[in-house]
Amino acid sequence: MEKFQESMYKLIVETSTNLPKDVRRAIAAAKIRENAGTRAAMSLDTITKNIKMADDNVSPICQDTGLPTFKIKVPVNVNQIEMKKAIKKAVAEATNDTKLRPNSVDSITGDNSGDNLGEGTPVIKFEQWESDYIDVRLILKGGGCENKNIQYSLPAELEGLGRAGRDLDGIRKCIMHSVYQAQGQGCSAGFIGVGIGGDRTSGYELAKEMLFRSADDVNPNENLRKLEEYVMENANKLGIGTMGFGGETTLLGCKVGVINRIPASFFVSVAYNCWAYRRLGVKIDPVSGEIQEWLYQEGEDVDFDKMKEEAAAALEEKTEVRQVTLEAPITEEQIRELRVGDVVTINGMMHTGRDAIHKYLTDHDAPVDLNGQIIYHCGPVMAKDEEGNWVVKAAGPTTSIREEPYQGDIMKKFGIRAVIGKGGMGKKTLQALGEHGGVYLNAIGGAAQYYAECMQKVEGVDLMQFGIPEAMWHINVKGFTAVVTMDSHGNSLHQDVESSSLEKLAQFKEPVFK
Ligand SMILES: O=C(O)C[C@H](O)C(=O)O
Ligand code: SF4
Repeated sequence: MEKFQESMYKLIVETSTNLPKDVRRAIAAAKIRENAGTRAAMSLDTITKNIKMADDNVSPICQDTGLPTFKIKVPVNVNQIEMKKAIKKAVAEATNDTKLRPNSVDSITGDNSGDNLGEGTPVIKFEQWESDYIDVRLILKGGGCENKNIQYSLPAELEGLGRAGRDLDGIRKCIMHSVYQAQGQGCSAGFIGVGIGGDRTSGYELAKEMLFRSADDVNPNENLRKLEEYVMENANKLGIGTMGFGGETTLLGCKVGVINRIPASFFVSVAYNCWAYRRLGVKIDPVSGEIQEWLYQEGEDVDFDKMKEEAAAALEEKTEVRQVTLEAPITEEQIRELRVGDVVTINGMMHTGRDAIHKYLTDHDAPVDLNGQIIYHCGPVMAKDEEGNWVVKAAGPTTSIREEPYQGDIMKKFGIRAVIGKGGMGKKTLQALGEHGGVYLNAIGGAAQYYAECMQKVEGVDLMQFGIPEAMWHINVKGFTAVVTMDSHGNSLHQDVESSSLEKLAQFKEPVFK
């Protein structure tokens, strides 16, 4: 097994940087369905560009490389203790090489271990089997989509859908609801794994296990096959679309599994995965530890480059959106001119700030003058070059709603004019945007390479005690593009999509599976 650590390193790098073929095909199909010139089509264009860049740069597709989770099947007599050690070394090495973001944080103190190792991280699960090779699967599922997982206990009352009973039709309602409640916050269009039955733990285990199925397989269980097909057809009628911007494709895959339950419990557990569906697998030789075969390689590959040219031509023909360029410091007048739907290109300075910074800024001064400035909800992957200067390796937006309790007050306190993130914010922030003269810009979630390329220079960093993802990075950008989805006139695209998708969800109230 002397090659096992190296094999695990290769698996981690490949999973983080190269999206599997089945996922690429699902994204390509979504792209064909979207009308050229719409916000959804433009977002998908950025997404496919990003997938290509990650591949070319051998850099993370999304900056959030999740909680690395390994599922391993081993023949008898293979030393699992040694394998665990080798995996941990490979994880630390991949983190050091910026293929993984340092993501393991002490739950109480917030201290980042810096190498992705710590209590409970990475997750490594073994199972013995009778085959003569080792099967290792890895999933890198980020936090934004993980936060959109949901577990139902039947019977339940569901908004829009009414009663969900303890039967196949009740399960159908839960799954439809799970897609609705995710909105764009888990970087839709997403993939869902569903676990029916079990207890609260094994139900979620099964849901996550479903994410290891191939996106285009067919469920051998007839009832579940019908359910999967129903969900795929109808969830896409909810109109949530890419990033929650509205559109034809909301869901890219639905895989359902079932296990027994105990009489009093009836759980339906849903694991939501973003479009950046990073999971791969390898077959390993149990003697040498070498990779014998890569999994998820069946079927046709997608040429996103060719699709890109076609999309660019179509966009030029049809796009009628207003384009505005901004550079900080921004005035209130400039902000008041912006309306939902405008596409903003940013040049100059922006400052990152996410969970720890928002909490900190409520009762501390800012380390730099934020008057007229732009805050970017982002936890980047960073590296130092040979001269010791910081460079941005991956830097897409994080889910903004977590900052809802703080955002409005912080904008007013420091005079911040624009906030960039993804998934939108709530009523409190919308009101503050109106009162203070601020704007919310939605960047394309997961497009970490695309945005990293816009980042020309890291001018400095503050509050490094919060760790790399949570520190405040001061970055000079060029051509950073995002869409106005909440303006200073009380308009919110997120509010609109949420209420229209709730209306659409209600169409699925009547029983389908009897
Ligand atoms: O932590 C991040 O960088 C992003 C996170 O995955 C999110 O979707 O909010
Ligand atoms: S930012 Fe979006 S694409 Fe990246 S891990 Fe989070 S949910 Fe997934």
